Amino acid sequence: MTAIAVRNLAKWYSGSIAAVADLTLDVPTGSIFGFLGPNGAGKTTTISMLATLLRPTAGTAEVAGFDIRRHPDDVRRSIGIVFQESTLDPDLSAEENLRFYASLFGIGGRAARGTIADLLTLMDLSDRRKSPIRTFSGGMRRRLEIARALLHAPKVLILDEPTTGLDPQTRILIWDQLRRFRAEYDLTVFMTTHHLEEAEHCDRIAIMDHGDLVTEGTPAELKAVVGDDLVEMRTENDEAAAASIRKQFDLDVVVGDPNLRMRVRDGAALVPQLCAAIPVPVMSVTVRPPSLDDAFLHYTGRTIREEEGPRK
Ligand SMILES: Nc1ncnc2c1ncn2[C@@H]1O[C@H](COP(=O)(O)OP(=O)(O)OP(=O)(O)O)[C@@H](O)[C@H]1O
Repeated sequence: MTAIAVRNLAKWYSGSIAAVADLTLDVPTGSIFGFLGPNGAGKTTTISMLATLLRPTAGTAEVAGFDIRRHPDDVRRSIGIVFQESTLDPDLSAEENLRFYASLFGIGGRAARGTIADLLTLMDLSDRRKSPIRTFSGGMRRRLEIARALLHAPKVLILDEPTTGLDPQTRILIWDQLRRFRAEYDLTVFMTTHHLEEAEHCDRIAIMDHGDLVTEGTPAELKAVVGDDLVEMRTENDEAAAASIRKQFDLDVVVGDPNLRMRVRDGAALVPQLCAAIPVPVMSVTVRPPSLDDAFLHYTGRTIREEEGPRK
């Protein structure tokens, strides 16, 4: 089953810049799907089109089985969305914010009270339900926004950078709850994130750059493309060690600060040979399998934290 099916989706701003060029993508039902890309890649534009807030220039998408062009109202009823900027009313309490939003969806009375109480408990906010939002921390606001997005039992939850600026404890809580919703309600979660360690927890990841999809797969599949382990060494004379490794092992060695670095197929097996072969004492060695950071760099030529470069 496919929760989001994107077909040749494009958005041109001011006639000349393709914020989204020709995007085709399938998001399986019940998955937690990470949508990654450097700044300006086109993620927010894509999300806005999927949420029917922005009209595509070309192509279309189906969300929860509804076409975003032909059935925008059905799409809106099927999705919950949390943007980067908070849209809670700071003067209302947590409960009042949720009640107001529930009324927009026509949920009132006992049903609303029950759902609101359940969501506040799930998001660990019950004891603050009467407090005005302006007294909430960033993490509490985000949790409340997620609770609000789930009020009408959507099939697809769209999150734009849900954990940016949050402490690790809150991030863990949010992730635990997302997994729980996914398991209990078969919810599909489509999220952008700049945290690659977080993207590791996604079932599948798509990386976008310059408006185009550059790759899609499980975290393990994406890392496997990078393939090689990273070996880092410190020796008493890195230049001499590097020269020796290049000569004896025909490896591409970078003499960096503070370490010697090289990519090799099976780092753990090679390290003893390297240590035995080089003519200078070795002070430390680490072997690291490829990370999502490496995969991101491989596909986009940039680290995820770098600012947007000039557009091609
Ligand atoms: N309203 C707009 N008018 C003109 N250009 C826009 C508009 N909104 C976005 N863009 C441009 O479209 C491109 C994609 O922007 P978008 O916000 O979708 O990227 P993003 O991947 O979400 O970036 P970030 O990670 O920084 O949020 C960028 O070059 C951006 O400058």
